[in-house]
Amino acid sequence: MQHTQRFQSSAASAVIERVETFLLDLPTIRPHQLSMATMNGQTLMLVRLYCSDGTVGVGEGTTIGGLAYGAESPEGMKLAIDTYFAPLLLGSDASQVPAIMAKLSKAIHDNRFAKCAVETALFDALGQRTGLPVSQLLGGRVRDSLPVAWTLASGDTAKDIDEAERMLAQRRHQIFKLKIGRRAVADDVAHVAAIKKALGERGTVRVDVNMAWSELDAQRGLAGLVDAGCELVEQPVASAEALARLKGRFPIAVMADESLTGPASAFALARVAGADVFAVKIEQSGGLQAAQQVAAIADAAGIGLYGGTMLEGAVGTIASAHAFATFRNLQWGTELFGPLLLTEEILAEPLQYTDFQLMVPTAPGLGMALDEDRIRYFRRDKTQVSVGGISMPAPVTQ
Ligand SMILES: O=C(O)C[C@H]1C=CC(=O)O1
Ligand SMILES: [Mn+2]
Repeated sequence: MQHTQRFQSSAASAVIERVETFLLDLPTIRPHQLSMATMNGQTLMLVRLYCSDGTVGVGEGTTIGGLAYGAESPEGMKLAIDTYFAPLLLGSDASQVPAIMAKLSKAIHDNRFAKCAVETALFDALGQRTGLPVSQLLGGRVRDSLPVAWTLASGDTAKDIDEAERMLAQRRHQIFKLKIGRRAVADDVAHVAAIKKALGERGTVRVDVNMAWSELDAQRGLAGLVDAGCELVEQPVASAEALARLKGRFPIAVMADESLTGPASAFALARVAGADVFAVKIEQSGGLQAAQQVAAIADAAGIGLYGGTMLEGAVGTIASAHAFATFRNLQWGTELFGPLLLTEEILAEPLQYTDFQLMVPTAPGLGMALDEDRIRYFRRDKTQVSVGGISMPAPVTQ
């Protein structure tokens, strides 16, 4: 009892003293082709909250292709946090995460990705303060590891098949999500059919069209995808109404991604039975608790769940893993492979991907430590030196 009282008073006494944001630019292992952008690198916006009890929480905001995917860019998130979030955060009781999030929601419209980054940092610090992993702070985990799909998006069928074979051989992934929507529908369907034929029963195949099809394209495409052996199609069309009309017309699961922008959109989709599956993303949802609310709506409506990614780096991926570990249902697994798409490790200890699963960390907070030398090296605002007239990052000092 005494212990509990001590813990409560120390948990209540931390205030946020400093807010730090910075950008990290990291290369990808190969070009990643989506219908709306080709990524050759990824930019992570990291936020650190320094609290008066010595805890430092870290959170991440990331998107895909600058402003190609949504209204928030990493640069914009940094600006929003530095200019508008920081004055609201400084001096706040760092342990009152829902109260801080309510304050931010009242003062700041939308900016869901930036809010997610800040909420992640708050939970990370609270976890360190209390000795609990973020999944426990979110109510408790129901699983310790998560199945992880891999996205095949090299733009070339033969390369994609080789890549899938390597993933199967390494026992890293056996669920494959193919990015389509750039080419003619018939060519995309042929691409999917060739990959599924090569993999047979060893791997499942799903596709993500990223809204690129018209409703008519989608009717033709879904019929072809069924014949190709594809089990799920993610956001084939932009509009939620068209998505709802497609659902149930073909024996293939229809998953909502871009149509989901938090609990209200989840409720609207659920009301019209607009999807078979929800791809829940912590950033799209507006945070970890908002993602849990989206999952609760899906459960109540009998809609399946999938743990999505904005191709976050390690921090956002672990935050997502903690949230998804608390979902009662996760019928379609996750795609938390973001850090594996990057050439560079930014953690002191890499994440553990074993036997087609990502292990959810058990240490306090997010349960990971950044490699500070590597963070310094990849910061966009790092000191540049001129070597032989060429500007390059200053060498890392030990
Ligand atoms: O789902 C998306 O639209 C974005 C993302 C997820 C995996 C991937 O390769 O891209
Ligand atoms: Mn998607």
